Amino acid sequence: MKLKSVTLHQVSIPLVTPFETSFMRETEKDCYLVEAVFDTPQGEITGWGESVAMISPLYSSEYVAAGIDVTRRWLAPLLFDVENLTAETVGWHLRHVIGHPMAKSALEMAVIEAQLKLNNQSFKDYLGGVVDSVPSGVSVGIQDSVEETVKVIGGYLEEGYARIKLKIKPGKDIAPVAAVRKAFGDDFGFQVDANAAYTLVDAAHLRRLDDYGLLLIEQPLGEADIRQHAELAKLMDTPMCLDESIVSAEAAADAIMLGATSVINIKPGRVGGFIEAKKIHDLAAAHGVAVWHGGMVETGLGRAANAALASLPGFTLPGDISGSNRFFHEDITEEIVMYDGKVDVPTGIGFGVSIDPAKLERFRTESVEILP
Ligand SMILES: O=C(O)CCC(=O)N[C@@H](C(=O)O)c1ccccc1
Repeated sequence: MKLKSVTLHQVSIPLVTPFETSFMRETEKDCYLVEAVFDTPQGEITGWGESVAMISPLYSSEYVAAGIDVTRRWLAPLLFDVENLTAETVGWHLRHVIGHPMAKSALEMAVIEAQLKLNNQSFKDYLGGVVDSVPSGVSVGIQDSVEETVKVIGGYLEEGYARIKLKIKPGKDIAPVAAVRKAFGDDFGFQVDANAAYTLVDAAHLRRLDDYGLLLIEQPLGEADIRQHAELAKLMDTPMCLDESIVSAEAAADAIMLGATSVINIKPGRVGGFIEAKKIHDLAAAHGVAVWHGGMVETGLGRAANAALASLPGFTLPGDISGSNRFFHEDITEEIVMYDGKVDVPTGIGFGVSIDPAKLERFRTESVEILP
């Protein structure tokens, strides 16, 4: 395939309720979509991708404006020069640009989808997915009060989500976790995500979470603190899970070998794309390390692609692949529906969902066309 044009569509989609983590409170989903047109033996084919970078560099160093800029000035031009572009070689062609994994992943997604359409294949089949639906977990932001936390989580349990993930930060951790367990008992999957809000100095305080039968504690310490997570893992019964730290298959190998993680949150955008994410899945499986699919408040496009990746056998824990309605009144693709604690793995060609032009128009804030 030969890349002919790339158009980046920046969108801003209102969230149904504010989403607060230890580092940010969002009321809109701001991201950009990649619309890439390719010349192929079967004529022109369009593939779509989605960047998971946030509007501000607070989860990682990436952010929307930087992703648009690096794609326009560096990444797309590199791919325009490739005569026969394939999904499996996008990362290699972009290797000299340092960093920007989310921007690279968004472009790779568009190449993947075009290749899938060329080969009349679903993403699930391309990856080797083995199930038709995946368990659907939900991520719950930091709430204004313990009572509100119990109310919100009660609502999601009512809806039937397979697992609850609660964001925590210093001062909003033990009390809400204890209240949720007191209110709903021990028989549901419950985990916490600190987004790097603590340090090893907080070890004694974090150990108090061991009393609540959590599935895991996600990224309590900083992205660079692989060794420190290994130290903390020795002090806690709750299984350690890394997110921000796992920036590549190599980082995953280091974290596993150092005992810093016994569960890994896989996010294609964080590691440079789905091809690298599958490598991490395979590496973890070889080491007997469980993985689950993280989420970045994706639109239905990213959510559909994530569900396909999560259909691989090593994804043994429910992921953050909730229904579209958890975050959006309206999705820009067909709605991803959570039912009976699961979401279906798309079976259509490509990612199995399509961008609704009218909704793209409604939520679009600007578009940048990039030509060779
Ligand atoms: O369900 C979802 O899509 C969101 C899951 C979630 O909590 N994502 C968090 C995270 O730290 O993993 C996040 C969201 C947005 C941006 C950065 C991180």
